[in-house]
Amino acid sequence: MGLGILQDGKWISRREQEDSEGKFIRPSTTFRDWITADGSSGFKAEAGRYHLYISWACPWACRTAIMRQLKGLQDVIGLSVVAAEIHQNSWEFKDEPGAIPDTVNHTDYLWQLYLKAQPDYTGRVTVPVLWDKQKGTIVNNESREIIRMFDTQFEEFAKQDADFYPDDLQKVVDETIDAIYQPINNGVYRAGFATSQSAYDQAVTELFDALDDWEKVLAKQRYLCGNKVTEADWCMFTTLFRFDAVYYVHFKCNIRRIVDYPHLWNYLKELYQMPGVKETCNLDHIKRHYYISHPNVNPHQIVPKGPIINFDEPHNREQVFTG
Ligand SMILES: N[C@@H](CCC(=O)N[C@@H](CS)C(=O)NCC(=O)O)C(=O)O
Repeated sequence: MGLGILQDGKWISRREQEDSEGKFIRPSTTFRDWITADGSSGFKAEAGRYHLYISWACPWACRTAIMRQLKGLQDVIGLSVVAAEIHQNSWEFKDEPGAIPDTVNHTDYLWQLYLKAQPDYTGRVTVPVLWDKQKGTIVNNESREIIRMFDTQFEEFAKQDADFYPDDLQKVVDETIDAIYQPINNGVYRAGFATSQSAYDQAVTELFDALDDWEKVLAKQRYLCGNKVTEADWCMFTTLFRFDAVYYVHFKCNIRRIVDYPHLWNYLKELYQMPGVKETCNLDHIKRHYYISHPNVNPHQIVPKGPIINFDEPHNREQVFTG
């Protein structure tokens, strides 16, 4: 298993991640500070102060990369991208297409960055990581909170005038992000990392019940929360984008593909085709990461050739939902 953990500041290259019933457990993240526009939190939104570490493979990290693009924050928040594959040292900085080295802390492995922030750190070493160059520490490593900060606290610097947390929808955006997390975003992992039939059955049933429900919603409205694209759509997008290429096969989420759902598929293409989004969609990193990095799921680490999916195929969401 390529997934390790830091224990009292020491890297251990293997860890258990399921409970006694074979259910996958995702522990909560530990660095939870907030950047604010006025600096009242101790972390002021400033140009050039923060650096984002991501993986193109990771659906959580890609949410933050998408928000950085959509808000036009590329010149304000720097970016490093780990290599696609996880081996003994987990996330690694390496010279390969799509990767960007750690130009700020010059580390080779992401766990070294966690130790710079906290030398006795115990816990998982995950992407995304938002780093503060001024204080030399991790501000936050929870994707949902990082996208909220990019969306709402960097107005002074954002080159794009877009708001994905509009005043009139804030409650429903938060509820929707909550609603899709366990059955869908984490649901694919609960299915794929289950080590008992019953844990898998439960996860996959909840996943497809939820997808079926959202298919019905998207038949009636353009986006998850109504007629505006919100943070909730970007939280959904990164899971849907990986679904047919990875989760359907590797994680055995194979009741239906996304392309079999007329509305979810049409919706997925619309989001993918929005300016700036496809720059964050790297199927080579995604496929190599999943199929190679979980040898307990795919022991021979063979990466499938397909499927062939044309995310650029026209959608017609604007004709279905006029006004
Ligand atoms: N709650 C976190 C989850 C992040 C997460 O689990 N990232 C995965 C990649 S998809 C990771 O880095 N895993 C490495 C590990 O678990 O050791 C978030 O949404 O930011």
